Amino acid sequence: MSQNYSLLSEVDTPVLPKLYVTVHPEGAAVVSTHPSRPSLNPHWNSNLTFSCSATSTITLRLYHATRFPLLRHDRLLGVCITRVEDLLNRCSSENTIALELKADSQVSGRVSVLLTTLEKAAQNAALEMQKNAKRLGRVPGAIIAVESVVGAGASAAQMNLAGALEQVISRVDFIVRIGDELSKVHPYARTAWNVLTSVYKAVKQQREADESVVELVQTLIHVYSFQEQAGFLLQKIKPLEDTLVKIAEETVECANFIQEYTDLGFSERTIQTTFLNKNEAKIEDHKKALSKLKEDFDRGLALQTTSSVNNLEQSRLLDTLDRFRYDASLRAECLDGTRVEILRKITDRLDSRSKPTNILWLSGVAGSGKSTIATSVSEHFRRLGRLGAFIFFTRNDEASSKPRVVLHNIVYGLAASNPRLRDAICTAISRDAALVTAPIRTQFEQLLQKPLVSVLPDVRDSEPIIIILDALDECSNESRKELVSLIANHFSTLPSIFCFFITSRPEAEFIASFRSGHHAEQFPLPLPSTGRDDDILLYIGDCMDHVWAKNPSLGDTLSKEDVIVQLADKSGGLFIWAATACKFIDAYNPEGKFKLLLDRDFAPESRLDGLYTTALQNAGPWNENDFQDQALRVLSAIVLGKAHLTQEAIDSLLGLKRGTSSRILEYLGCVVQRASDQTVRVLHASFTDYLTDRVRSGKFPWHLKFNMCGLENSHLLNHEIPDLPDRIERSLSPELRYASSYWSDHLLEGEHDDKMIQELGGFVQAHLLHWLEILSLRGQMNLARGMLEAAWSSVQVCKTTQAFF
Ligand SMILES: Nc1ncnc2c1ncn2[C@@H]1O[C@H](COP(=O)(O)OP(=O)(O)OP(=O)(O)O)[C@@H](O)[C@H]1O
Repeated sequence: MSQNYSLLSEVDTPVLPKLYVTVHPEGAAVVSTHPSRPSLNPHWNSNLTFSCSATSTITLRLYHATRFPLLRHDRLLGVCITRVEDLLNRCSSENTIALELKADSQVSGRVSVLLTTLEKAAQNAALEMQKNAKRLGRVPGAIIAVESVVGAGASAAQMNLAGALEQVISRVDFIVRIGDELSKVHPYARTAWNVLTSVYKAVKQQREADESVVELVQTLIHVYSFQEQAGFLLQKIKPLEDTLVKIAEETVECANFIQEYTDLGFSERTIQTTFLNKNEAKIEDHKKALSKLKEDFDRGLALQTTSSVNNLEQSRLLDTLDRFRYDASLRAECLDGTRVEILRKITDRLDSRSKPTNILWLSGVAGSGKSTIATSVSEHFRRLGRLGAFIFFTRNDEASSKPRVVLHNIVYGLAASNPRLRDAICTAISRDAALVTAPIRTQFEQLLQKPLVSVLPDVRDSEPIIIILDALDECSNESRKELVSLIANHFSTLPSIFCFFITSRPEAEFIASFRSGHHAEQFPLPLPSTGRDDDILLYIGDCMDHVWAKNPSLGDTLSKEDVIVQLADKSGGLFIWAATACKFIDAYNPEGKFKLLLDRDFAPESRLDGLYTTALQNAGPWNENDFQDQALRVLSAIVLGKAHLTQEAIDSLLGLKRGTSSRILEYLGCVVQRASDQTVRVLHASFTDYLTDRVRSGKFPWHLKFNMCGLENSHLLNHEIPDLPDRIERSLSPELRYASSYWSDHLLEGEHDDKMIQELGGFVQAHLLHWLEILSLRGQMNLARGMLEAAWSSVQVCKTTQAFF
């Protein structure tokens, strides 16, 4: 065979090609040679047999077998189409003829073939072979020898069987090689490979074979043809592993059968007519089973393609929702053994089909443990696969409580929880892409209410799906009214299978909106009025076990049990007190800390204030000006910040030396924590209340006035502004981004004096345009007007205003 090298140059690797030829007679299955050894002039010695009429066309294709079947398909190098009768006429003698293969109308190579009728081929074979050919009665039959060098005395069927076995072995071998990925299939594939290989060896020793067995092996090749299919990817067949297991099992059956069959020997078989008939029937059964499995596999592949296209489209539609990432990774669940009764009551109630309303409202005072309960409830339903959404608000995180964001998070969570809901919600968005920005009422109706009602017939008998909104009292003032109205007036109208669990402090606004028994069923979380709280005892006990394990010498002077009981009594059932106290003790000199806590005689109502006061008093050297100044500024940035900042950002924002806030925070660990994204947050919202309330902390140095003065931020915009917005976004430090978005909030909340006005004047004169440019590049120009108006209103009160504006 000759071959133009230009074609080979299209193959990536500069190695000799592994070539094979497929022969496709019109109306019959494709047969093919095995891939050659790498060569430009290969000899296949393949006899390929097929049945077709003399007037049929016959197509030969030359391929290069790729070395990377997972990545690309075998390369077609040339095609030749002719007619069977023409070919038979040209091959009148025993000599091969050369057929031209073409690619893009150019001759790309030649392949030498010899086409004979089966009978004619058989005349040249042994007598038994002729008998066999007649017995099989494949009329009209043809045999094509592709550059064949028929072994002396070997039958065409035998040669075909060996070639076909070789092909099927290489395909099964492929499955064996990717065994890790198809672990369920692997053992069967390996067994099939072993048996087929031993059959192959046996067949090579023999001189004869039956055509029916050749056909069976060719059916196997066809079944494994998914390896050649366009775009064959492991990910695609992985989900069809169960069907593949069945295919591999059937392959093992076939391999065993072929082994038994060949073991008996051709002559033996031909004299046992009953054996032959029985086995012809068996072969037919195997072929049928294989074809059915192939159909199942192809159907699965097609379905999978359709569903992944749908999934992609649905993901795209759901991505248009404006979601907030509520990160629950730092949230604690109830300690095992605590809150058992209330958790049971809440989950039973949420599960109940006969509730007066679909909203359950857990209310309790600050720090009583509501959020921890909400987290446990959410994880309970998550484990059951029935959590629709878990949303929790954090003070100062305005983005998390926008009604649209809350609604979109619920819609998204519900879509993820149930495929029918997903379909219904995606259909709604696909019908009207602008729905996601429509007025909130319309969004509620079209994105939530309608889809939920539409799936009701399908989910009516299912268990309720739970949506949790925790710490409603912490949602921002701007959003609160609209959000509460959305919940009370609209969420309560949704089908009762969609249940809402809401927690908040018992503020008047919520009491008015969620009138018990009407819009929401109230679940109060009372503090124990008398006696010890078992849950708190358990909790403190657990913490003290830890403290004692770290400080074994504590046992010399203190009784752990006494400490636990005394701390539990002091907590008054308030979990946040217990949690903060335990953190306070679990540090340097736990014994001293414990005594400090007990020595103070706090009035019950100021228990938490007393705790925070004691904790801070002992946290660091407040009498040292440096410490006081820096600690106050760091606390301000954490407590009053409109977004969570890292220690590095706090240092830069406050103009502190790098590492200062990290050092200060070492002292404040009992009230401040670091999140996984390295931002710093207060341990509990009640600490913010305490620090900023003049009555509660006003007489102490750590009282925070809403003022971030002291920021050296009037000259923060000191680097060149690059031309591309995304480059700028990358080059803007977090503190500069923070300052440009929130400076007016702090101005509004702060106390105004002439110094501050002077600073502001300097900023306006030197950097107003820079600031506007940052807003514009970050797509926040809509903030500019409001921020300037806020600045104007806050400076009007000062006498120096005129000088600057
Ligand atoms: N059952 C519990 N097991 C372990 N720790 C708990 C438990 N309940 C509460 N805590 C601890 O007490 C602290 C305060 O609890 P939580 O934040 O749940 O109170 P809250 O009622 O939600 O407060 P707020 O009303 O201020 O939001 C939590 O940080 C947690 O560490």
